[in-house]
Amino acid sequence: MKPAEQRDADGPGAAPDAEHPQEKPVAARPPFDVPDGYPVAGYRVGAFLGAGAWGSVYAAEAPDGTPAAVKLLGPVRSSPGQRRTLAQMAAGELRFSRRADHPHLIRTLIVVTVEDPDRPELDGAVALVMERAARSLQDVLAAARAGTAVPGAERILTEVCAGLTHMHRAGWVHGDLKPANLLLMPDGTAKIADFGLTAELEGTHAYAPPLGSPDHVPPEWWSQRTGARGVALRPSADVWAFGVIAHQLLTGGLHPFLGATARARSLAAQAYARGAAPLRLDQALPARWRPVVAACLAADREERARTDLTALVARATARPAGRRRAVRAGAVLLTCAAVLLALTGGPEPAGPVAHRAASPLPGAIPAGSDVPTAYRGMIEGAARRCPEPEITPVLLAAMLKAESGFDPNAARPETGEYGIAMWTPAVFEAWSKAANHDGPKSYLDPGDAIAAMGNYVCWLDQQLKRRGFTHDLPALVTAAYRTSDKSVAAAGGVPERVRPHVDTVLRYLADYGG
Ligand SMILES: Nc1ncnc2c1ncn2[C@@H]1O[C@H](COP(=O)(O)OP(=O)(O)OP(=O)(O)O)[C@@H](O)[C@H]1O
Repeated sequence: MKPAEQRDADGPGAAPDAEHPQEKPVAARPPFDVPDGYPVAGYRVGAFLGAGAWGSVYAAEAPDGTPAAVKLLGPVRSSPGQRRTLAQMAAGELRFSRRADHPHLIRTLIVVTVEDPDRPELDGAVALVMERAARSLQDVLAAARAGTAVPGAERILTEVCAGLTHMHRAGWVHGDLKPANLLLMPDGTAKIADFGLTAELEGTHAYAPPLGSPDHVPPEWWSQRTGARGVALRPSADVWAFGVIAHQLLTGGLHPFLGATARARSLAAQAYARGAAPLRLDQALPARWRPVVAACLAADREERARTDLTALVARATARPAGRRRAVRAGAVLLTCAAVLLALTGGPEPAGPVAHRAASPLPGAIPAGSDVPTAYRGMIEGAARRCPEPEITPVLLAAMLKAESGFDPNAARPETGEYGIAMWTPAVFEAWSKAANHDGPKSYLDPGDAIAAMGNYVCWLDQQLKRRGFTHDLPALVTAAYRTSDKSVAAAGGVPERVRPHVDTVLRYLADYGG
C-alpha cells in the first residue's frame, strides 16, 4: 500500500576507499606451522581445519580425549596496524567468551597466549580453545543445489536466530555473521562462532575494527567513516546478514542480490538501498519466509532495527496445525468480541455469531459472503471506529479481498508490501497504534493489520474531504490507499495507473451489497 516513489532514498553509494571499511582478506593457507600433537593449554593440537583472515583453526583434543578446536590468531610477526587489530579482536573474543553462554553460541573454553621462544612464529600467538564443530554452513552451501533449501534450513535458522537474539539482548553485536561463522555440531545443532569482530553496545552502537565480509555487510556499511575506535556497528547489521543467510539457506545458496562477484553483489545491494532497484527475492524462497527476509533486508537501518526477528521467524516456521490455528483464531475472535463490547457498551456474543449482533451497522458484511469468518469481527470493529459514513465493513472487506485475497501471509516483496492489508512495514508503524492491544504490533497479524488499515483509510477519507472531494469517496479512498491522498488530489480523482485495482474493489463492494 505504499508506492515506490515513497521509498527511502538515503542510500550509501560509493565503493570503499582508504577512509572506509575494508573487505577482510582471506588467508589461502595456514600461517602457522603447528606440529602434530603440539600442546596448547593442555590440549593436543591436530589437523588443520581452516583459515580465515586473522586466524587458523585446528582440531584438538583435551587430555581426556574430548574433541575441541584451537584457533590461533596471527600471524604474530605482522605490521603494527595489523597487531593492533589482532589485539582488538583477541580482546573482543575474550571479553565475549567470558560473558556469553548460550546453546547456540560456540563456547570458548580457554584463551591463552602461546609462550614458545623456540618457535618464534608461534611465540606470542593468541590461542582460543573452543568446542569443535563438524562443519560450517559454508561447507553445507558448497554442496547445495541451487533452488533447493539445504536440509534442516528452517531449524538451523531458528537456532541461529535464538543465538543472535540472545547476543543482542545481552548487548552485543556479532559484526561478522556469515555462513563460514555458523557451525553445525556433530548432532546437527547450529551455533554461531567467530567473535573476533563482536563488540559490546554503548548505547545504540558498538565499535569494531573496520573489517567485513562484503556478501553479508549491510549497504550502509560501505559509506561509513572509520574513526579512532573503528566503525560503528549496530545490531541492524546482524539482522541484514541474517536476511542474506536465510535467503542463501532456503534457496540452496542463492544470494538475494545478483552479481558474479561479492563486490558486484554488494554494489547491487547499495543500489537497492538507494532506491535505484527493487528487492527481488528468488522464486525459490518459500512464501512464508519472504516477509522475514524482506524485513531483514529493509534498506533503512532504522526500520531494520525495529525488526522483531524472533517473532518473524516464529511466524515463518509455525506449522499450519489446525488446532493451533483454531486456538489462535479463537483468541483473536475473543479479542474482537471484547473490543465490540467496549465500543458498543452492550453485550455481544463471542465467536462467529458476534457478526450477527453487529449486523445493524450500515454496510455490514452479508452472512453468506466469502469474507472469512475469522476476520469479520476485526473488519467490522475497524469500520465502526471510523466516524465517516463511507468507511463501512464491506468497503474494508472489498479492499482486503483485492489487496491480498484475505491471505495474512500475502507478500509483494518487489514493492515491499506484506500481510492481509498489504502494509509497507514503515507505513504500518505509523498507523499500528490502532491495534487492539498494547505491546508489539505486526503487519502480519490480521488483527493488527486490519485495525491499522481502518485507521488509515478513515484518515485518508477525511483528508480527501478536506481537499474538497465529495463524490465517489469509496473509489477515491481505495486509490489513495494504493497511492496517497496527494496523488489522488494531483490527479483530480482516481489516478489512471490504479484504475484497474479500484474497479476490482468496486466490483467486490457491489457483490457485498455495498
Ligand atoms: N569451533 C570450530 N570447530 C570446527 N571448525 C571450526 C571451528 N571454528 C572455525 N572452524 C573452521 O575453521 C574455518 C576458519 O575459521 P575462522 O573463524 O578462522 O575464519 P572464517 O570465519 O572462515 O573467516 P574470518 O575469520 O575471516 O571471518 C571456518 O570456516 C570453519 O570451517
